[in-house]
Amino acid sequence: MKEIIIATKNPGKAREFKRVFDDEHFEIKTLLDFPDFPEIRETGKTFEENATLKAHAVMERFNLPTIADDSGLQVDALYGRPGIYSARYAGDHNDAANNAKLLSELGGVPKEKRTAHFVSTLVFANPKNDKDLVVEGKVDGIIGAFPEGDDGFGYDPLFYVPELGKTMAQITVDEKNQISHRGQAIKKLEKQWQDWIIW
Ligand SMILES: O=c1nc[nH]c2c1ncn2[C@H]1C[C@H](O)[C@@H](COP(=O)(O)OP(=O)(O)OP(=O)(O)O)O1
Ligand SMILES: [Mg+2]
Repeated sequence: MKEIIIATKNPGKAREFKRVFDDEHFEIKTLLDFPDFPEIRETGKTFEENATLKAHAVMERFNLPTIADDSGLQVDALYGRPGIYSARYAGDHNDAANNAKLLSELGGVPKEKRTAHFVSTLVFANPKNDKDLVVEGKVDGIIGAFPEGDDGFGYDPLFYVPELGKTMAQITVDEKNQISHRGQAIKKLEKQWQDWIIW
């Protein structure tokens, strides 16, 4: 079994990564398995910079192959905000407060102007490679007028996917991984890392 650490403290992300990678080939751990791991300050100006900070902090501590995800919501009517500040949009990291603030900022904006995108940048860092692998995924949607669905995390109940006729919180983890920003980035990573990894 090959061990990989996912550099996240977010249980929603952890669940999505584990669903893909936790099989006979890999043993997956996340920062939720190491509650004492110190806070990693996300001081970068881009998703890639923040994902790199997280991947390297964790890889250096455990000396194991590490994947970090930095992701967020870009709303066209808000000129791409909250973007890299999605987790801290309403102050501290609180999904309900973030969703409430998003609805309030979009108050009065009609459906056709509520277009938005989830984006994810993954950085894969391996102690045996001197360069990181960096991939991105993106999915388009529309911000709903009210939250719908109990699955998922973060902005999922407000992220309506027209092709599905559902929000990201009304589908299973497997269905979300098939279409989501993170799922797409993971597929790119899997394609590229075979040639890349020296385990
Ligand atoms: O699939 C998603 N479904 C719903 N919301 C999402 C998704 N993907 C990112 N988001 C939102 C949640 C959070 O407000 C921010 C990510 O912030 P980000 O710093 O990357 O993650 P985080 O702080 O929750 O966990 P960690 O840094 O430990 O990986 O964007
Ligand atoms: Mg974070």
